[in-house]
Amino acid sequence: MTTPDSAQTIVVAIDGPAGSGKSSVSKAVARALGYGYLDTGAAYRALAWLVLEKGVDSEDADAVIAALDDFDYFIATNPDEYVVRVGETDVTEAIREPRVSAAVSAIARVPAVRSHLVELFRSIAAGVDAPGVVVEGRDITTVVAPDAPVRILLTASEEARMARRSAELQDDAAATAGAELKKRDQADSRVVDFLNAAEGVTTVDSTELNFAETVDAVITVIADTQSPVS
Ligand SMILES: Nc1ncnc2c1ncn2[C@@H]1O[C@H](COP(=O)(O)OP(=O)(O)O)[C@@H](O)[C@H]1O
Ligand SMILES: Nc1ccn([C@@H]2O[C@H](COP(=O)(O)OP(=O)(O)O)[C@@H](O)[C@H]2O)c(=O)n1
Repeated sequence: MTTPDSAQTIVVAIDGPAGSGKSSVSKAVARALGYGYLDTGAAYRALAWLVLEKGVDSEDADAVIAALDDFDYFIATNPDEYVVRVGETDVTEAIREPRVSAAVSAIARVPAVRSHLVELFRSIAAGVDAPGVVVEGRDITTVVAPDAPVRILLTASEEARMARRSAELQDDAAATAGAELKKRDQADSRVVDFLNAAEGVTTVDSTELNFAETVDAVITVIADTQSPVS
């Protein structure tokens, strides 16, 4: 068995609002470079799923913190094998349900939840056995991996983000998804700033780029960091 060598694993930190392309672009970048991929939003979603399963009120911070004791979380970091489990239950599909999306921001604003998950993300990323790992979310460039050699804010206009998300769905669901996305971004941005690039963070605005161009733009930022123009 190969021993993971975290000291040599390059962390690529990517933040951005919902629908900016974080998951799909990060996954494609990881695939192209042979890196691992860590979707941090999935953990917030999985905890929200567990809270709903337990019938706990997601607005009750103490009860949410108590649910952390039973939060046995697993996520695959291979970009070709995306799977999320809580205990023995495969929740890969369930965590995308609208009821989970509607509950997740309340969970994500509890400081004890955030500190618990930040530690979990650091330990998962450190265990990745690949030359690099792309970690995406809302506070990766600022809190989870502020010292990462590559830090990117992936943005797109609200119009473009809503159009992309809507394109994944049917008529009625598309309209609801747009409204849900806007509401969730508003709630989330009160907790962490993922709309403005922190110092040293490179912005990639994909509003005018297609998917392949966005992937290339991110790979270029990574390549420039590894061999900076002198
Ligand atoms: N530059 C782009 N141009 C067009 N569609 C894109 C682009 N980037 C991402 N997408 C699509 O937009 C949708 C939302 O992307 P996703 O990766 O789920 O965003 P996020 O993880 O930031 O919420 C997906 O269907 C994805 O394929
Ligand atoms: N690093 C992160 C990642 C996600 N989150 C929370 O988790 C939720 C789901 O994240 P996600 O990345 O799956 O959301 P999408 O942008 O893919 O819709 C967000 O709405 C935030 O409330 C967070 O607070 N910090």
